[in-house]
Amino acid sequence: MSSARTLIRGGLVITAADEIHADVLTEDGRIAALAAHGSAAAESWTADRVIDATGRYVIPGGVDAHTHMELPFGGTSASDTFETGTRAAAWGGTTTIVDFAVQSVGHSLRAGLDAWYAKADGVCAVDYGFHMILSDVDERSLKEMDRLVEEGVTSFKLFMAYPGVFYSDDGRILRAMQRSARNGGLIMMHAENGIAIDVLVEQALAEGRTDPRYHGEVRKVVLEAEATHRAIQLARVAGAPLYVVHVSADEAVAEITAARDKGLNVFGETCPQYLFLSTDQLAEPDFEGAKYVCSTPLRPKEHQAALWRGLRTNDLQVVSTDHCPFCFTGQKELGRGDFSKIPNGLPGVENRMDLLHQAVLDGHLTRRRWIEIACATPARMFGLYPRKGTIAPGADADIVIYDPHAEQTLSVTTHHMNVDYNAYEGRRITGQVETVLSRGEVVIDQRTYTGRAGHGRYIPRGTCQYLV
Ligand SMILES: NC(=O)NCCC(=O)O
Ligand SMILES: [Zn+2]
Ligand SMILES: [Zn+2]
Repeated sequence: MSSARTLIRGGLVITAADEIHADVLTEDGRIAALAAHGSAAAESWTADRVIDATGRYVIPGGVDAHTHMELPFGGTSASDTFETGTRAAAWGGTTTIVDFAVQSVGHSLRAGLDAWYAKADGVCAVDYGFHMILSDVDERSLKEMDRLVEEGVTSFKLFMAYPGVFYSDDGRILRAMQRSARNGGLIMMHAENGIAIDVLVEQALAEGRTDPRYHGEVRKVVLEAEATHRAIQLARVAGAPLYVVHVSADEAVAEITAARDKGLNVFGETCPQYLFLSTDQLAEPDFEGAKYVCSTPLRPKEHQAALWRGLRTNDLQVVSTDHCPFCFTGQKELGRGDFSKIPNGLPGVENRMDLLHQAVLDGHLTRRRWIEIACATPARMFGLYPRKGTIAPGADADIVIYDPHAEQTLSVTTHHMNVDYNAYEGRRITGQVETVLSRGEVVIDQRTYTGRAGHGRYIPRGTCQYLV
């Protein structure tokens, strides 16, 4: 059980707003107080447990607003369960995930959501919430959206890609946006022109272009940018806010920037894979490129500058992982000889906080911006703030003691995700999660897992707190 009172002493507390040399007192799962090192208040505190954070950062637990534990996709399922995936999240300093429940075509939102509640119930290591994937927008599901918002499932993902699976046409998208404009829900958009992409897939395969790298070639930048533009215009017509997921291309960032310059409530998320990986990986020989098949796809390296710039200028607000792992053996291999059968998705829930810390050292981000895009803004965007995403009195005691000087090498041999490769294999990172508290309970103790399946609680969410 958690110590009723824990004192974290001597660290540098970093939030999106501040960097302060302060001790942090937690009590019964919440943050009770902060006070300057050596101050009379801090010296007066007694605690059941004292953690020495001297020379360490004390940061809010990460909020990963885009994961797919156990997602059924392409005839198989993402290899991390809620149990293994949330444990890996804890190892990587993420203490809240927002995963995607899926509506199956012909079925209700209720049935999909209940199935996802059941998968996660009693097995998660850290806290979790749900978005809802809308695969079948009709009168019934539109009405159900209202009830879900009241219930704490306040965001809905729609797909302009994957015809025949998750795809919604423009009419359905507009209806869902109109509904969300009324009920306070936030539409999350997978913006790629899936109808055009399917034509290019068919042509590529007919011409014998079957290797993983063609996955990237057919999913063209212009088809991401066009869909992003179209989604923004539909959201304008509906008067609804829009959150574009997994933005990968410079031209898509430009569309979001133009919309924001008009003062629209349009937001963008990118993911570590687009910031750190590129078509170089997708082109790896001997089918190794399959490890890097995801949608939107990895882009040529030149796109990364626009993504980093977007994160700095707040044209992109969030970095989530889109964690959707498939093992190379037996899963990615389903697409040997036909790239369109490679299950889409990359692992990353464990690596996000570290990769972004490396980005701080590499000069892409400030420390506070690191915490903003990985903790505070995702919490605000998805109605979890200030309970999650910050270190302040009253917030959940989700706290990471981060050693900014530790050296590590990302690898499948040391990671905790249930997948047989690491997308960042061999990458050297300075900085490492040392200790993690989830609602006051130490779940990683100086790099030993001390958490348990079932500690993580379902968190009903409020509506978006990021609107202008
Ligand atoms: N991104 C991806 O390749 N797989 C997960 C499903 C999605 O987010 O579109
Ligand atoms: Zn998507
Ligand atoms: Zn996704």
